[in-house]
Amino acid sequence: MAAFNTLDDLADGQRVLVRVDLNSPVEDGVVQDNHRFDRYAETVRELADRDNKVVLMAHQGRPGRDDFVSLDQHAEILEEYVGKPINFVEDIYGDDAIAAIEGLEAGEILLLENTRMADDELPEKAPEEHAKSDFVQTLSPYFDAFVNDAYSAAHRAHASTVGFALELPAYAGRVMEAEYEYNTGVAERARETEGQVTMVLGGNKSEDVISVVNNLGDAIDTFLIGGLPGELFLRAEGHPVGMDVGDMDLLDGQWEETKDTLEDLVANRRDEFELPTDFAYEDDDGERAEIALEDIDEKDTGYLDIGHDTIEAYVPIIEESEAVFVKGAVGVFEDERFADGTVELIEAIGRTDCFSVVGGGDTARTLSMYGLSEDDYDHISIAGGAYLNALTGQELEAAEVLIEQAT
Ligand SMILES: Nc1ncnc2c1ncn2[C@@H]1O[C@H](COP(=O)(O)OP(=O)(O)OP(=O)(O)O)[C@@H](O)[C@H]1O
Ligand SMILES: O=C(O)[C@H](O)COP(=O)(O)O
Repeated sequence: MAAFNTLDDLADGQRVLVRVDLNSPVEDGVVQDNHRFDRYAETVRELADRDNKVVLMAHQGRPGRDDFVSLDQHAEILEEYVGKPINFVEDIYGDDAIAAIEGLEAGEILLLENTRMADDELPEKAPEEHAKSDFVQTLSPYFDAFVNDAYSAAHRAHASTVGFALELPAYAGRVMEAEYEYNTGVAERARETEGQVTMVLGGNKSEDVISVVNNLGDAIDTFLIGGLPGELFLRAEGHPVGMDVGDMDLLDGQWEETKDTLEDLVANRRDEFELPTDFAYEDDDGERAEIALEDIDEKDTGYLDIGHDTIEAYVPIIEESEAVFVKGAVGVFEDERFADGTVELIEAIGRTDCFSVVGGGDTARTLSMYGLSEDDYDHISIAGGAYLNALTGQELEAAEVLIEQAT
């Protein structure tokens, strides 16, 4: 257990500034509901029920990107999950924000505007530097405590993630507490487990997969590889897959960056990896079709999921495991036609009584999208980059600040 102060240590009836992470996919300007909202709703509801004046900070996207939008839609979605009104102010630490903060009654909740719209937020700086910023200095006097619940942004040393913890008594929220404990514990748990330890690795970045394989190689017996890295590993072994076709721009760039490492891995550690033996693609009628690796002479279409032969080979390995960890989806699960691989592997994990942690960017969405029960897993992570950092033993600066402040 990390040496944080938690919500159990926080007195009721205070003015509390809370950092959450509501960063979400945005499609055509519309913020997509996802697991982060229902997770944070629990912390927010608890704080409001305990008669605190609750002020939330969160970010969305990055300047210059299409997903860099206001948090007004987030307030509406979060309100549904919390079951209490969420006031929203289109300001972060100016006069409007201060007036809204001062107007709050006990038990009321206010969401401030996207923190990344403040110039002070984004520069990666030491916590001491962020603590001196106008953002932190202006807002801190209006609060009695700072709660950081934004585990999934804890690998970012931004003003709202590290600065306030130095100016106010700092506490970890419920999400931070659980995510830190489970995700940081994966490597240790894997090393301690006596039986088979398996890790499903997918997603769209081979660099991430290489980083996990290199850091956890001693702890994991078998890596079940899918997603785009699956194709790239096979390309490293000389198969005619793992390249872009048509106007695709997903694989060749990654190949150039990682081919030496991938070739080295398949040459020296091949017995640790299970690689796809077939793939799913979209046929001329828009249906899911599958092709065996051995039947591919030349790649002429995008492969969007592992095929059923691969699923049938991977599932028994999961079933005989004592611990299974997931990082990333093995196919484009957002499209129902290409969700079989991701859903069937995650379902298999849920059926066994192995210890399990499922995470990686959007992977948590698979559960709600396809009706899987969270109760069948030890932990579902809602973090992407922070989960990767935890798996690969890199520091999460915002979590470290909370621990330092508590000691
Ligand atoms: N064969 C594939 N082709 C294209 N995209 C794929 C393929 N397989 C998986 N993906 C995509 O990879 C994306 C990232 O998956 P996921 O978020 O689970 O992994 P991740 O490695 O944790 O990534 P993130 O950086 O988002 O945290 C998903 O949106 C999924 O659609
Ligand atoms: O969604 C995330 O993974 C976090 O909110 C971090 O977002 P960032 O990668 O834009 O910093």
